[in-house]
Amino acid sequence: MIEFQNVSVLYPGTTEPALQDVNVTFKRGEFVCVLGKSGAGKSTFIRCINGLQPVSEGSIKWENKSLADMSNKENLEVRQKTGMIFQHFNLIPRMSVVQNILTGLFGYKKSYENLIGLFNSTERQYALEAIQQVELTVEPTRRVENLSGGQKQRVAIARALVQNPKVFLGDEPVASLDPGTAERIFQLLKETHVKRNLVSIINVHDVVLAKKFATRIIALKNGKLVFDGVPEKFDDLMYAEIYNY
Ligand SMILES: Nc1ncnc2c1ncn2[C@@H]1O[C@H](COP(=O)(O)OP(=O)(O)OP(=O)(O)O)[C@@H](O)[C@H]1O
Repeated sequence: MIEFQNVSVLYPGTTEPALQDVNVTFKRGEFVCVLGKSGAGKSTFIRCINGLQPVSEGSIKWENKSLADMSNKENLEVRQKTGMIFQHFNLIPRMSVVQNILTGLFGYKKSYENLIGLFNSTERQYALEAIQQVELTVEPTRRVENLSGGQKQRVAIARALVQNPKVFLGDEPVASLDPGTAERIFQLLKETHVKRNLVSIINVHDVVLAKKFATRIIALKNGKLVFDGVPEKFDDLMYAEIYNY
């Protein structure tokens, strides 16, 4: 469904590519964890998938069509199909839980409707259903700035769910959570992934979490793809190779 062909990314003003000649394909149903040291290229990799980061060489294809050959409308559709979850949640602190979740529908609406916060009752119903799906027990009208990290990440996942995504992309979604909360959020991501038969591609520092939940692990080192396989194959030697211990 998503294919990287000889993808390289060189940021302006740098001499070392952040991604180097990456070739990889992802299919529906795969729950992929991306491992690598800080600076290995994980965020760049994730951001390339839906075109947030343009590639310098090579191409990324969705259903056999290159992002570079798509019209603006098709590129927008790719973004709509991609639910993104970030380390720092990227919520609007002074807005309520339900208002934050409704922003997940922005890609589907006319810009003036977004500007004045115009959502119909069906859309509000979607948001309330998403709150239930992520098992968030706080009042929907509560401001998100007062929530715990785990609750904020549940709001962010609910926001991704109202997009009706086909793909989940996570950029260190549990890095600022305590270990127990991190595991519960991963569990929620995996359950949602299975229920909706998504492609999920998630950066994570915690190898134990990756091995517990991933159906496939890939690892980057200095922008190169150096491992691609089932979690059982990611052994101590590979760990040492990736993290240089
Ligand atoms: N906007 C940018 N301009 C220049 N260089 C960048 C930019 N963004 C990232 N880089 C560089 O590209 C390389 C890969 O960075 P990236 O953020 O993708 O790695 P990462 O594995 O996600 O790291 P971390 O775990 O610390 O977030 C690093 O050397 C980084 O300094």
